[in-house]
Amino acid sequence: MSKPTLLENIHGPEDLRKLSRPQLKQLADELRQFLLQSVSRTGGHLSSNLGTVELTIALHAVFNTPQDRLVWDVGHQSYPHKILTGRREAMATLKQLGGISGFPRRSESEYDTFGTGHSSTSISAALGMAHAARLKGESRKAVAIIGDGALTGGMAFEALNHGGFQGGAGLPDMLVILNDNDMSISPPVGALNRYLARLMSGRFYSVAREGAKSVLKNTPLYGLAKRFEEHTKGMVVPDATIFEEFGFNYVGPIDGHDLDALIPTLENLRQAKGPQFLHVVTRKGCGYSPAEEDPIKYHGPGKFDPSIGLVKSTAPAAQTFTQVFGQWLCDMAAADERLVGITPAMREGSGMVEFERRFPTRYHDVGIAEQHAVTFAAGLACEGIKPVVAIYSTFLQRAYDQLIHDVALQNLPVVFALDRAGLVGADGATHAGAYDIAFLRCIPNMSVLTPADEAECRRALTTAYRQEHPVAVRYPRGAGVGTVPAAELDELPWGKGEIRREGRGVAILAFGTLLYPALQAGDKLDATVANMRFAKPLDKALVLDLAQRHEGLVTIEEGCIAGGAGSAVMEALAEAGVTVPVLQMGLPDEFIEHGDHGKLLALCGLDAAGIEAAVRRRFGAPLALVKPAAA
Ligand SMILES: Cc1ncc(C[n+]2csc(CCOP(=O)(O)OP(=O)(O)O)c2C)c(N)n1
Ligand SMILES: CC(=O)[C@@H](O)[C@H](O)COP(=O)(O)O
Ligand SMILES: [Mg+2]
Repeated sequence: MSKPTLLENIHGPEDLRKLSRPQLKQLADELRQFLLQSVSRTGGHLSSNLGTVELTIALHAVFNTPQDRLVWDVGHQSYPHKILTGRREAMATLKQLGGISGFPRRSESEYDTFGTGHSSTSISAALGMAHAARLKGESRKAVAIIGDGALTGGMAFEALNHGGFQGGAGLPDMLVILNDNDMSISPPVGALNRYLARLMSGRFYSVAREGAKSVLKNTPLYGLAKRFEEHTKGMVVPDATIFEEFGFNYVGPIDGHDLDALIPTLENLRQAKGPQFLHVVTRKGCGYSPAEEDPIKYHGPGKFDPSIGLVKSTAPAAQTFTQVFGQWLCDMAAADERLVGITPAMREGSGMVEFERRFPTRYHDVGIAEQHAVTFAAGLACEGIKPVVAIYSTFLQRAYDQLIHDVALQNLPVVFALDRAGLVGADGATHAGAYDIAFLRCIPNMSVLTPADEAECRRALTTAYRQEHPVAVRYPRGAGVGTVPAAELDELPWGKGEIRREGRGVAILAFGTLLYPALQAGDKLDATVANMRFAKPLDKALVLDLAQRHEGLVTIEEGCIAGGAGSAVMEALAEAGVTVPVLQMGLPDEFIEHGDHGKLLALCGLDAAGIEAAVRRRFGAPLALVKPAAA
């Protein structure tokens, strides 16, 4: 029988606090192994979690969690925290339907003090908790753990600006931990990253050079620090760090894989009053060499065999919408030198690797800065440049005022390539692109295209690009039905939908990729099916024609029902004074959890069988005969 591991006996942080320092080190090894095996079986965020093993152990060893509050920024690195706080076995269900979330969730555990998923919120939330503790006379600490990528988000600096300032409320007892692994999903960009490297050279490198044991000797950051040491020779390095200028007591950088450094430092900081800032240096993918060598590939892998690592499948993979976009972007950039591509830190996810390689002078990764990305695009557009902002639907939520105030109000021709529109599967509610049709179509000057498949997506992007006003093209995660985009850069007729199936009784008006299950349902129901293509401008003539010729209409979209494309159809009918029964299908007024995308769609009744059943429920069967065509 194999010896029980230390990890098996950790049911909560109180068990961990009983362990000696050598045992904690053993626990770190076991935890890392468990993590690797577990994520390789479920898929999930791997490299970030391998990097936070020791930091998580040290935090739970020193702080009195859950009374002391830990807030994990983004939360994609919180798996060690989940494992140590009673969810070791539940890791087998990670990101699956009915299983635990890939992000901290208040409803999942009392140790998950704040729900995250979107970046750069942790300092604000921990600051709120720290001030609440003061107001309630409770003595506990609030700790924000934020990555170097997440720190590029403007919100993080808004919170630092507030946190270090002694207003009437006084200074908060809080700790910000910068988990600096010199990586975002892709290599980090910008002056902040350069500054952190300079901090390394000024404050850490000389120590690391002497302390030959440091794991940092093997990290890219060490190399960077060495380079910067040369650059900064003879320069005056300011005594105070930017974090001290913000009013925080800065400590570090320290080795985030060294429990002998982490634990005493955290113990000191736990006693300290006022805003504290600890700079910890870690290595993304630490302990699993394929992930250390290629942390991008292992940022969020699917299932794999850890003894082999991720291997390219030999089967031809279906082309994803993201790839269709990436190809289109390169083709359009080759055809029009005014095109500039912008990504807020999602180069790989948005399909822009090849574009950066081919058009480096027209490529901008602006960091995790969606608001800036949009206003930056507006500035470019003012000068006759043609910006294309590639952005996940869910992350565009961050930049709503920029969309309205900076782009739409000035009617600037910015193209929004909205990836991950609709449900995204394993990432769940935080990342679902559920609201974009509703929040975009109410903005004057803005148009919204909803291509049904890959070939149409390319044409929709070209159509959007050729307009003189802002246009969003929304498309989902992954592949569609497999239509092959043409090589040409041709357009769709502006504002026009098309009838894909003539039937009787009911007309289904599909917006986006749900056209295909709608067509299947249409066959069963002998219903008319239209591919609407545009949520705005809506093809009102088509809507009215279908309304006149059918007993009822069904609208369908992979987006929220409230305010979505179906609501646009209702508005058009009301405007024309046409009364016809309408069934609006889409995402219900609730947050849809993580799980397999197909299963989630079926649960929402948005697969072919669900559509057919809903139509029969609403309109009865057999359906009424078609009305005579309008004269
Ligand atoms: C608002 C927002 N934009 C983009 C993302 C996508 N995203 C998730 S993790 C990540 C990189 C974060 O880098 P860092 O904070 O350094 O953590 P690391 O992955 O290095 O552990 C990005 C861009 C997000 N979650 N939220
Ligand atoms: C944590 C985060 O926001 C990203 O890593 C996200 O999970 C990526 O999602 P995709 O896999 O859809 O690119
Ligand atoms: Mg990082």
